[in-house]
Amino acid sequence: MNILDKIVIRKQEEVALAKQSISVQQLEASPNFDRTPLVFKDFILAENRTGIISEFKRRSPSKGLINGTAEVETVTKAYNEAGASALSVLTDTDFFGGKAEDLIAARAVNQIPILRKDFMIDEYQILEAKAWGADLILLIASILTPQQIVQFGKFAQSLGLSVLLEVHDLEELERSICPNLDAIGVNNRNLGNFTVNIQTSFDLADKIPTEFLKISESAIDNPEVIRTLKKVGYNGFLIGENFMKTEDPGQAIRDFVGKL
Ligand SMILES: O=P(O)(O)OC[C@@H](O)[C@@H](O)c1c[nH]c2ccccc12
Repeated sequence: MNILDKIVIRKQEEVALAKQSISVQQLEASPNFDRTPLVFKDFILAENRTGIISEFKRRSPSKGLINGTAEVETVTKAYNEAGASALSVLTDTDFFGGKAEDLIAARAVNQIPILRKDFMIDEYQILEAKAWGADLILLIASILTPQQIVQFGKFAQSLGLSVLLEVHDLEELERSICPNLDAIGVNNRNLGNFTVNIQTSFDLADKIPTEFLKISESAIDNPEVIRTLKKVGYNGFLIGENFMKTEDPGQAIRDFVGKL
């Protein structure tokens, strides 16, 4: 069994438990549930922003501990002030060391879109995302059927949330693409075995229909890569480790953006 299978099995248990402790009615009564989500596309394409989706990630199954001291408010505010177009906040606890409270805390101090970074397998999690103050959800093609992608995409958009579909190869892209998506993210990391290759983004660039935003995800560690990805049509760049692995992720993004 690969790591992704393990994550999904654990996620199924986690969602079942969450449903027992917090009802849909309670989620709908959360203070953030009725806020109007920010529009991801507007911030990704904004002239005064960088297209960077900057991620708050404490640990990962591939790297173990990445940063054990960073504070979510401080780091996400620094990302925002440095010109990030959006924030990505891991809410998976067991494998990535995140939690709902991280997203809620980031929401309270930032006015740019926030992606709930998690493994979505149930509509209930989309309601949680909305209740916590997210603007955008991730759907990972390799763990969902095409029917689930349509269903979850529609449901998220009906709540005003934007939808980012993550793919890793052409087969996933072709079977998963549907109208209920806002952006397609090409993950340069294979979630099954953790190998990374930026070439994945270049290979798929012209296979993504023009009506979707194009996002390149993972293993982006220098500004030159962003320049070349822009040339082949990418609008957004999801960066985690490169900033989080430093003692001061805020300083790391400022230095990076200074060289863009
Ligand atoms: O830290 P990196 O290599 O810059 O990668 C960020 C992000 O793309 C990665 O965390 C990620 C991409 N897809 C995911 C799905 C689940 C969890 C995490 C991820």
